[in-house]
Amino acid sequence: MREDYLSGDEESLSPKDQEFERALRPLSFEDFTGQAKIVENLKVFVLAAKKRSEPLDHVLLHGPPGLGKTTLSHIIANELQAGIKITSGPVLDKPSDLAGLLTNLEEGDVLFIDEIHRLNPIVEEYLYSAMEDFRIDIMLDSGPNARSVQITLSPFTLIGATTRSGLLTSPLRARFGINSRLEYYDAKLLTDIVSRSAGILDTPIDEIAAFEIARRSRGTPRIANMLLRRTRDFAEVKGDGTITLDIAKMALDALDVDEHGLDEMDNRILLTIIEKFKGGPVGLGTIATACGEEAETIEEVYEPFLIQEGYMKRTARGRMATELAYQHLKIKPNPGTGSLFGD
Ligand SMILES: Nc1ncnc2c1ncn2[C@@H]1O[C@H](COP(=O)(O)OP(=O)(O)OP(=O)(O)O)[C@@H](O)[C@H]1O
Ligand SMILES: [Mg+2]
Repeated sequence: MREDYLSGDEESLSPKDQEFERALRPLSFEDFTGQAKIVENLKVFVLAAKKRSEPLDHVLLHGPPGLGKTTLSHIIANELQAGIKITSGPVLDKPSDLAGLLTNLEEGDVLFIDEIHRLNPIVEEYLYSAMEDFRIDIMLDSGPNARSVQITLSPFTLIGATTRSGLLTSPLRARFGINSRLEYYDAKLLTDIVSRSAGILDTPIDEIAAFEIARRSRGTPRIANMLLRRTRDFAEVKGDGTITLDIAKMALDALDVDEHGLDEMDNRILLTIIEKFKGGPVGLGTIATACGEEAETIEEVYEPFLIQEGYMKRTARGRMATELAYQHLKIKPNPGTGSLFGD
């Protein structure tokens, strides 16, 4: 069975998981672990904006799911002592939806648009003048009576979040003064996050167990927190409530998270490329069909981590499994396959 939370996008979380996420969400820069460079810069920009009593420049946050884009957006609003209105690309269906939100913003407020790559192009057009000049032109009536009225908006900060910055149009991208790419977290940072979360949950955990969960969390705080929660269940049922290394290992194995932190779908993707397509190169769509997963999800969730960890690479002709993938799956490369690992 595939554990959905491992694919880790927010929409696929159950209400209970969402509640849990909110409880563990850091509320200030101080509590936010990692992404040091981004945080340092944001602190400066926030402080400067406050000093000048100006709204913060528009911020674009991008990177794979679960790395802290929504969290950081809330922190920025908190640190600005500003209000925040939250929406998402697919929800803003018509220009009037956007106009309604924009005209309700107070000076200095943050408008957070999640999944900003999924904005309707017509709505996006309206956003341009709102971002640039804090005004929008709205068409009233249609046909011969059509006329446009200009509405002046309170200066605000737009924070856009996306897992797919490549899909953003260049005019939109150009309107963000601050553009930050969140990176996967290393095991040390994730250990701190797991320990902090365990503290909030009042669950005793051995340092070495926190590290074990951390290093098997695909570099992702959301996954680390979810694995912690499941591990806590094992500690309560199979142990005395303390998460020890043995308990952590037992839980992670039961959840099909392997020694290197790859989950079942990660392994299925690699195995498919190797067994069905001789190690590649093979197109994304073909891999997706063979694995029974959406191409978009593979590209957005699985592939970035597999590439970063060196299990897979992208070439002009498609995806290829690397030597590391063969080692990992304990499969011997077949010498008959010409361009193996070569480029
Ligand atoms: N740097 C961090 N320190 C501590 N906890 C973090 C950090 N980043 C993320 N988290 C935790 O991980 C969870 C997921 O983070 P968040 O919702 O901000 O991710 P996201 O990038 O917005 O994901 P998505 O792309 O799916 O919307 C949050 O509950 C938060 O508690
Ligand atoms: Mg989010």
